Amino acid sequence: MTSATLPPRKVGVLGCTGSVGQRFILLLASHPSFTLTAIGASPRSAGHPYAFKVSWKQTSPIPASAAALIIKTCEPANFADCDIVFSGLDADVAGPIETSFLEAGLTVFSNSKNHRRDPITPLMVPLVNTHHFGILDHQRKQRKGTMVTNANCSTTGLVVPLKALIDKFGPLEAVTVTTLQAISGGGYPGVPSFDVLDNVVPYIGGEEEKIEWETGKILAELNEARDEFVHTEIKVSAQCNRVPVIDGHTACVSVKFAKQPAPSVEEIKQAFREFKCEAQELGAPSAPKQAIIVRDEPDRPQPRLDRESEGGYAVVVGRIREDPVLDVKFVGLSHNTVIGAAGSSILNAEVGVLKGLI
Ligand SMILES: NC(=O)C1=CN([C@@H]2O[C@H](COP(=O)(O)OP(=O)(O)OC[C@H]3O[C@@H](n4cnc5c(N)ncnc54)[C@H](OP(=O)(O)O)[C@@H]3O)[C@@H](O)[C@H]2O)C=CC1
Ligand SMILES: N[C@@H](CC(=O)OP(=O)(O)O)C(=O)O
Repeated sequence: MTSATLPPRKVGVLGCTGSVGQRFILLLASHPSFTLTAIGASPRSAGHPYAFKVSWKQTSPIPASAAALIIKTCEPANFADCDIVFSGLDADVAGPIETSFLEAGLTVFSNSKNHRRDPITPLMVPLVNTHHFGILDHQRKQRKGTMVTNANCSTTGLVVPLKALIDKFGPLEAVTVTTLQAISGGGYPGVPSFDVLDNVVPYIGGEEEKIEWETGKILAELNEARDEFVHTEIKVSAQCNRVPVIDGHTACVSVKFAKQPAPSVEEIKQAFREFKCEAQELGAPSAPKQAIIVRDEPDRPQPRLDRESEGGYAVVVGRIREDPVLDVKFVGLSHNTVIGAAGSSILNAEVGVLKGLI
């Protein structure tokens, strides 16, 4: 699918100095249609040029187009000229700040957990459920502005292969997932080096509950009146670990299909390879050509080798095999700050613009 012509939009980034914010700055610097006009962070950073205040941790340099931008406080008036405001705010402050932007009539695409459970706000993974934009007419009757959230980063890497399986083989009865999550997922400076080097930490606060709950909303149907998400009944059991990897979350997944007999390993590989989503069909510029990449080598995917696949916008799966307890198991790998965070928001926004909604 070739890229569609995406109409230009002015965009802003809240939380521009953070782990997710830095990824927004990088991705937007080379974006064909979105122009970054305003950036915001805490009052500690506001009033200074971006390059002066950010503790830049990306492997490519700070884009020249962002380096001299002056960081603003996160007040709606400072972002009034933005068609889209992307938020990578610390969850401790994101709730009221994002609400104030909504009340000012702005359009917010948020990475934070604060509004994900709001019943009229889409929880959107761009490779999975962009049809949830259908609730925006209803949302806009109740609010001045517009809010779309994206999912927890580990949930994102899980639901893409699950959606491919459900589309092809019907409902899933049970899913178990064990994650190995990169340290950039905890923001900067995140987990102290003394805790994470030479170690695995088997606890990430709130993460397991998020994976177990968010999956049902992302895979929900939008009802006929387009005013309610009917959550998918799916039993998910998650165990989450922090590992000494910089970027890229790994997920070891087992699934049981409702319909028996379960599909074969070869049928599952084919379903992953054939999986297509609306972002691709619309020609969104950031959509990966291949949403799910299947690796046949016995030791892939690996974070260092596979996280940049399709610029970080794809999910890489491997080790697909029968599971003697459930039906089938596999390993998935997704870039937590690209398809798991900033890239997800950008691709959601591209789809919204291409649908004429933003
Ligand atoms: N990292 C990841 O992989 C993922 C993160 N998320 C979510 O995205 C959000 C950002 O995460 P991450 O980038 O990791 O976090 P960081 O801690 O790295 O960055 C937080 C950002 O919030 C800003 N901030 C803090 N306090 C205030 C304030 N009082 N007013 C305005 N801005 C403030 C910081 O600015 P300053 O530098 O000035 O303090 C910084 O820009 C979080 O809600 C997180 O849960 C979601 C999916 C994946
Ligand atoms: N908790 C995730 C990142 C994150 O911030 O998730 P959420 O947006 O769901 O709070 C991680 O540590 O890797």
